[in-house]
Amino acid sequence: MTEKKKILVVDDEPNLRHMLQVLLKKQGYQVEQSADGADALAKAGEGNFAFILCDIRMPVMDGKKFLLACTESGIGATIIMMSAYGTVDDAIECMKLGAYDYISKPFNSDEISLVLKKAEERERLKDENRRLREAVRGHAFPDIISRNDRMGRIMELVKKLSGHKTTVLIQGESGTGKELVARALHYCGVRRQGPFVAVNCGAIPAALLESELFGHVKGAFTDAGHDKIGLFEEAHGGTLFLDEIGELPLALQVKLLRVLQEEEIRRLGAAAAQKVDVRVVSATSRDLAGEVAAGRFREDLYFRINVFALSLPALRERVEDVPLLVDHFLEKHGERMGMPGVHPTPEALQALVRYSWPGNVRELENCIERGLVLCDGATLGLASLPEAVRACAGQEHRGVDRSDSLSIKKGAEALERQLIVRALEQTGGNRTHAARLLEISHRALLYKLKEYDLG
Ligand SMILES: Nc1ncnc2c1ncn2[C@@H]1O[C@H](COP(=O)(O)OP(=O)(O)OP(=O)(O)O)[C@@H](O)[C@H]1O
Repeated sequence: MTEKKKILVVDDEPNLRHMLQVLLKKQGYQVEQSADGADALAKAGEGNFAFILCDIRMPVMDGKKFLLACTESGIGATIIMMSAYGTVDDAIECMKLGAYDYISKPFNSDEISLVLKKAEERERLKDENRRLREAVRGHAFPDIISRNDRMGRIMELVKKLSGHKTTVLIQGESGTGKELVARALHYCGVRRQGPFVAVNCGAIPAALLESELFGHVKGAFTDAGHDKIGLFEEAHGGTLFLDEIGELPLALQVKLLRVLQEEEIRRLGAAAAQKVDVRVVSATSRDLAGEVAAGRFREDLYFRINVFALSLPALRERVEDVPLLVDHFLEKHGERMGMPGVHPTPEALQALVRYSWPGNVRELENCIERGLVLCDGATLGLASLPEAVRACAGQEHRGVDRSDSLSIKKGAEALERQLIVRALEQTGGNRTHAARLLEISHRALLYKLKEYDLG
């Protein structure tokens, strides 16, 4: 049996509430009532309603304020306004603010059924759309491109974890998308209205890190000319992302552990501690368990931040993602650079897939961005890729030293091709300058670019 859809009826007239309750129950809905916006907001926050029917003029909190509060608190119900004589303009304004529709009082039962049927149909289409998008992407996060199974399982976990305050440790090589996953945890969860504050523990000198994290009061040390709020306080109500947590000096590890256990911080030099409500997500590209074994990372802190561990695979372990990411970055940067619709040539794509990407997705993104600058505006060819990537193209494109053939002609061609590619790379794709470096005419270079399929 399918679960009954829930409707919240918000109106200050008891008779109307009663009438709607009877009517909607008959139509198969589960109905709850509120007499004003403030009570309705509390119910809506907990109740998971599919629809809310809301009067515009009410005491305590009127319909418009209720609507705005719902949007701010991320309440996902479809809201339909009920307007009495003289409030149609307000109803239209409510629709601009996000209400789905409005119905004028007095209404009969057919009118209310029709509005709800339309709203149900829209919900169904929205759901279907979302499911289709998720099916294409493999998961529910729009910015994270992957069809890899392991990444899919990680994103499932992210979805579950986003609703809790559990500390999460994200592990993975540099550039695998750790910060992106941390943001997904924040923006898909209950804390999304709060701040997401990121700090790279390895990028801030150890001496400054403590006051960065916890803040200080005026006079706490020589340069402390005024009070300073720390990142923990800044992240209050939201998420603090501690990137490269393995770089945290041992003395600060003790302090961080205390903050996590007691959920309160004390600014440097302050007498009293204060409560903070922060979800901590950490990331590391180091083997933290190894760091613990080596005595460089505290075991108790390791267990505290590692309640849930997500381990992101390197890009070379999910090569099926490379073509997707190439398209994604071509579109993303192509649009920004006014070069839409650029596609990789088959040889370029082959090289991109074969390359081992030690810098992972970040290196791939940089490579595509740079390739767009160098390419001809229509296709992204091998010539626009860095030498290390090009070296992964098919055998015929490799240099003389790697060829099995003893043909001088073939060897000379391969060498010539390599020199042209290098010259273009050095000159940022400027053909006139490249021809000068190669000591050939501009025309000869154009001819050779065509011959070697480098255009
Ligand atoms: N699956 C993905 N889909 C789309 N973009 C991605 C993906 N993974 C990473 N990126 C992009 O790659 C870049 C690097 O990602 P991110 O900064 O999250 O990596 P990181 O693991 O935190 O790196 P570091 O350890 O160096 O801080 C970012 O621009 C990010 O948007």
